[in-house]
Amino acid sequence: MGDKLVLDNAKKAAAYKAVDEYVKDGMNVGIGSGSTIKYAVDRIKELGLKVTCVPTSFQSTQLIIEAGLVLSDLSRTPKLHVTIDGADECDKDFNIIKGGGACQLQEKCVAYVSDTLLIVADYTKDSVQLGDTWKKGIPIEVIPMAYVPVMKKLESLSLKPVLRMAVNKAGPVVSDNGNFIIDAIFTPPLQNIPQLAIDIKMIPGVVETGLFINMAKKLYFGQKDGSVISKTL
Ligand SMILES: O=C[C@H](O)[C@H](O)[C@H](O)COP(=O)(O)O
Repeated sequence: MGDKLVLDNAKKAAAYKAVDEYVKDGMNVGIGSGSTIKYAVDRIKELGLKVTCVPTSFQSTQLIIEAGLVLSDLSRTPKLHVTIDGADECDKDFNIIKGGGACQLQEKCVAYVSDTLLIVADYTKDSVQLGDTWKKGIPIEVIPMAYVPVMKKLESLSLKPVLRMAVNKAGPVVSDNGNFIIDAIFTPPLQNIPQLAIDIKMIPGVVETGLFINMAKKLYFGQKDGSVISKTL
């Protein structure tokens, strides 16, 4: 089997298991973003679960619509039973980096109002410390007018900020919210991650960081052989 197929099978296994364990008829469900969450939506559809879905991006809105599931939003459905979402990297203490697809702002808003946040990912996202496998840094959403001072401030926090550039479009990536994304590259280990998350968030112009601390209840990592290792703290 090719590497991509092995990874896709691992993602699918993780997503299916999370849905099977947690999602029940009548629930309000947050739908994360990325390549893994697609399988969670597939499973919800396959099981015919009667749930109300709140998306976390344009992409996840499309997934919900294409699957024929009930689409809502945080204005109409401000309290969720469970959110299922992907991750770029998770450490042994459940510190998580998200935002590889620039969706971390809406993802965090949706996760924050959920009773339970479940992370579904393939085995490459399961790390001892952040930065072991994810080399693209911490995604940080910033308002466009402030990106230069934010980058300078990030440098003073020993991070190496890079403005994320678009592919097939001249200029920077523009998020679903009209903002820029700075990827703050770091050399592991990161010191005091909860404090770092606060320090970054406090910089004027920063809208949200891709550091998800103390948020996930359970992590599901699909393995090469199609099994799933799940972790709770
Ligand atoms: O911005 C994107 C999200 O945080 C994704 O959930 C994250 O990048 C993981 O995506 P994938 O499931 O494609 O690895």
